[in-house]
Amino acid sequence: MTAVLTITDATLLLGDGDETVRALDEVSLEIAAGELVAVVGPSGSGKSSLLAIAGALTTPTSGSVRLGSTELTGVKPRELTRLRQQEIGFVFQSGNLVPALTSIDQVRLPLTFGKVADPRDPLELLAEVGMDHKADRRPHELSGGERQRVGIARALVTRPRLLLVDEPTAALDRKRSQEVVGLLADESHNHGVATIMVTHDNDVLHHCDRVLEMVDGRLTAAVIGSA
Ligand SMILES: Nc1ncnc2c1ncn2[C@@H]1O[C@H](COP(=O)(O)OP(=O)(O)OP(=O)(O)O)[C@@H](O)[C@H]1O
Repeated sequence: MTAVLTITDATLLLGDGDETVRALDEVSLEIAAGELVAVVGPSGSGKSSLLAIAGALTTPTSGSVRLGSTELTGVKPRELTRLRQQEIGFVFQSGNLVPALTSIDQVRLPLTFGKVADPRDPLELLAEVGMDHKADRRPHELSGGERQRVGIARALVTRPRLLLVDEPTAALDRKRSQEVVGLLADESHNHGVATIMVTHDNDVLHHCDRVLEMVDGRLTAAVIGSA
């Protein structure tokens, strides 16, 4: 079976001259459909850089990043934009919702950027994340956990193959954190989405199929609970 995401020997140098930082150092990673993989590690270890190359936001200095069988470094800008909009979903720390839009319109938003082959129904998706009863609310009327749920629905509406999640529980209490990461696990498993979640929250790692640790730009397997 082809992995959804295959990163091979990716090195990312940032800055210039004497100030060059090796944000990623020969990182290799394969993620299959339906897998939720957590990436933990200290601040500055390269976790955001990993999400950036996985999401085609940055090209590694060397090495390869493949989405399915497509090598991202060889893709033209227009196709790259389509891949980012339709085949990759992003979920950010605080939901990153548009202040003026209702929950249902947040979820519809990615469908307005271009033709999507097989979108999910926005209202059904809101129901699946437990937010259909607040479809007409704006972000300031929602709790942190509710905003995250809407943000997750928005990221999934195009049926992405790959979901990239950055610190989804940073603003949430313990109970809401469990619910949100449990939801990410269900969505990954039930809809065959390959998900990478960066987190500092050890309490949510039991929801994940694998836990990897990033240290000084290098990625290694971590033992759940000891990360
Ligand atoms: N634009 C840049 N120019 C130079 N160095 C950078 C740049 N962006 C990040 N870095 C450096 O690259 C390294 C990796 O940063 P990155 O943001 O990927 O780490 P992180 O693990 O996500 O950190 P955090 O947990 O604090 O978000 C750090 O040493 C950082 O200072």
